[in-house]
Amino acid sequence: MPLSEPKAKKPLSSHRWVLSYLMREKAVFLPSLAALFFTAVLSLAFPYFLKELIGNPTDAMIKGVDPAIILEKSNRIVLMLVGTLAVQSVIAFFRVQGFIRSGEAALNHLRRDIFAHLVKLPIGFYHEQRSGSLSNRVSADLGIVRDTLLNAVPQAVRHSVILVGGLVFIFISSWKLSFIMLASVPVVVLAIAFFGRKVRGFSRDAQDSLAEAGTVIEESTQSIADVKAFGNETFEARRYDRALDRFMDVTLRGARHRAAFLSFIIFALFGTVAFVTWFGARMYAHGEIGWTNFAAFILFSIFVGASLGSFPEIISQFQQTAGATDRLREILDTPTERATGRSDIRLEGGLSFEGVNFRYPSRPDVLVLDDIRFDVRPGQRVALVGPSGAGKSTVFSLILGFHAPEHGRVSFDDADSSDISLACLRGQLGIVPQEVLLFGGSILENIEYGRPGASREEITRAAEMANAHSFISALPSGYDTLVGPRGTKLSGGQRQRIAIARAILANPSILLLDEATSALDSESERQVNEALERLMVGRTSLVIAHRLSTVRHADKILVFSHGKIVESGSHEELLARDGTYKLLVETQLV
Ligand SMILES: Nc1ncnc2c1ncn2[C@@H]1O[C@H](COP(=O)(O)OP(=O)(O)OP(=O)(O)O)[C@@H](O)[C@H]1O
Repeated sequence: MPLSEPKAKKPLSSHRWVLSYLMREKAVFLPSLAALFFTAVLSLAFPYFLKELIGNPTDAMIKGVDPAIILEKSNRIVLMLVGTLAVQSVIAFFRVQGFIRSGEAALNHLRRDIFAHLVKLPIGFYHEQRSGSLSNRVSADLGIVRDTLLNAVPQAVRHSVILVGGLVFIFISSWKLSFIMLASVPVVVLAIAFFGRKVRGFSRDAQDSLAEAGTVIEESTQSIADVKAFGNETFEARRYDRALDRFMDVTLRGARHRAAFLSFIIFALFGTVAFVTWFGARMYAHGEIGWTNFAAFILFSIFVGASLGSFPEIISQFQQTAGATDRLREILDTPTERATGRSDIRLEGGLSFEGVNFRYPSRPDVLVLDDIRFDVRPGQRVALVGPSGAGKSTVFSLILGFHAPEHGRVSFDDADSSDISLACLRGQLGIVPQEVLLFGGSILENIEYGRPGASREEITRAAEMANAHSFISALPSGYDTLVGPRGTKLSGGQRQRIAIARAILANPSILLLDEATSALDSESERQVNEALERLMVGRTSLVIAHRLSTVRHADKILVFSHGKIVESGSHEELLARDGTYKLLVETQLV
């Protein structure tokens, strides 16, 4: 399902949604928030004491007060100021840690939710994505949410408190000057609304193009052997360059708006301060305001101005977050695979396709499977043959419940596939794929993947049956050998035997085997075939076969062509029929 598809109603606004994650850590978050509130209020003490330090002596001297009294009062004020700063610093020490802890923990909840959801999404969702772009986009979006949680949220709270508190003080100092100053606020708010929307659009585009650049890295490093074999290093570097250029282009366009906005804000803010100060000086000259109040007004105005000045950044960060969370929520809103069906069904090994039609959602014009019908009895060995693109792997996908048929029925024994829960179904199906990709861990972990929690003895026994034990034991670290990224440190035949050991451990009722097309050396092939034979004993096996030897021993052969089964029967029956199968055998396509 494309990410851009319109989704159902959004129950929470972006920010309340992010807040809901923070609230999962409320035991740390709320005290930190309270501490932040308190320290922000305390920071208003700074201009307050400064005003006392500057204004009082001036007023006192004008009134002819004794300098010793002025000095003694100043000392007292400085002590209180330093005391307040000390309290503020101690609280800040705990508050900063609290915010980081609750922010990162909230982010981990979000990361976990996204990943848990991603792995439950249907295969079709992944077919719509370009490899790498999804993970890049998710991590870029999470990065923005992280900046917000760790920086923008505390900043917003802090500056809001200072803004409101500062405004109260400036109104107390001089309501007349305050009104003049506040006249500039609507202009700033309108500018924030106007530029903010633009910045949000650009930031989303910039995120997309950065993710695209990340995708190029991921794609080319994943297929680095091909990149090198084709001598395409420069080509890939250029592809990356182009993606970066696009990112730069969008970023610069966004930057122009942001820069224009900031210049405007700076001019508006400081212009207002200058004008108000000039007006205040006139009021002072006319005796309409005292020196202490004038000093208080200026100092609090600077504080208020600085806080107001940081709002555009904070708001633009919140707007970016809204863009990023929209996309994360699109992923979370994408429906997962079905969770329905019975989970107590024990597969006996019978399987049937009855008039199954299927098309991939991404290519609705192509009927990939056309009226497929076949029956497999428990314990039977069935070979699927046919030219590339005939639909054999798609049959496996339908058996595994990756997709549902458009028409017709897939059933196991007598139960409709859609009535069996996917976990129950897949738990009893085993697959040995054509290209075995291992995980980056140890050999032991890779075999254990077949049945998490299996004991070391069980794993060794499975490896023995898979003809893998002797080569594993010969490695310096044995079962603890790390297989390298995607298992690249092992040969193709060794990887296959690990996959077979995995399947033996899983002990499935039905085995789906996609035979490797690439030839192994004869010894390796003998070992793999022997292991496969052992694996297939006593279970239903469906094999996408590429070797005559495999096909010969099958109880039934299904010949696929253009999404249809054009012939079926045993090797001898099909050869006698003088049709597609015979042609395939003669042209060595099997
Ligand atoms: N995810 C997909 N989205 C759209 N079309 C697909 C997808 N996967 C496969 N197809 C198409 O479905 C058809 C059948 O593909 P399938 O992989 O089942 O063939 P196959 O017989 O297994 O071929 P091979 O032996 O080469 O693996 C092909 O035309 C293929 O292009």
